[in-house]
Amino acid sequence: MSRINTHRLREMLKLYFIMGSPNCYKEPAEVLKEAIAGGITLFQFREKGNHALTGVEKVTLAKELQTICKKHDIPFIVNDDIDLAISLDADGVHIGQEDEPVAKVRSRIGDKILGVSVHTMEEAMSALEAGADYFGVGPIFPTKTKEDAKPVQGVQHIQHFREKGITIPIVGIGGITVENAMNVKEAGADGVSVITAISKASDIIKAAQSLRQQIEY
Ligand SMILES: Cc1ncc(COP(=O)(O)OP(=O)(O)O)c(N)n1
Ligand SMILES: Cc1ncsc1CCOP(=O)(O)O
Ligand SMILES: [Mg+2]
Repeated sequence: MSRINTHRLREMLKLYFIMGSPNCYKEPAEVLKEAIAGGITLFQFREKGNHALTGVEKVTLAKELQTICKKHDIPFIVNDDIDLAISLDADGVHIGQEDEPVAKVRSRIGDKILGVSVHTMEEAMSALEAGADYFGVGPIFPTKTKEDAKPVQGVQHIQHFREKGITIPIVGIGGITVENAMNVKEAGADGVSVITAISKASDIIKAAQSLRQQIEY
């Protein structure tokens, strides 16, 4: 096995749906199935926040969602929990600056996809050197989903990374909706990652379809 092909990864990152049970008004499995029907290209299991599941319940939900992803050929990424990702043989993991060090995670997961949240050029350069495959940059817009989110960065932040010569795949995250997704792409992102805009939409299929359209054009 070798590290993922960058072109393929850019395609996967176009519409990156992130979700866990605290983000859903109905069964997470149903939310994921509808999001897939609407055209998401990648999924991250992020079981975090109020009333998040732990222990066996968390693992059971992860397995259920991974099975759905496999059936529809959607790569399955695990947020933060490297042990879970390894035990489920997930397609990859996403970590931030407060999680395990990037180089350590790279050595633990081998060639699986490794996403890292970065906020500064310094973090970006060090994550690149330690083996990141893509960057999550945000929050681009105000968000209520992550209580400990860093200050809003705006699309200029993505532009800044590109101007400084960062060519690694990038997704924007935080407060992204169908109305502003195009601005994120125009700033130089390969795709958008969203939680609420899909998980809490009254019509999940339509919400994913509309976001996908914004990214494709
Ligand atoms: C695609 C993507 N980008 C950024 C994040 C945020 O990661 P992190 O900073 O570690 O915060 P938590 O999600 O762990 O609360 C992400 N999860 N995905
Ligand atoms: C996990 C995360 N990291 C930065 S902002 C954010 C939350 C994104 O959620 P939403 O799409 O609902 O704003
Ligand atoms: Mg994290």
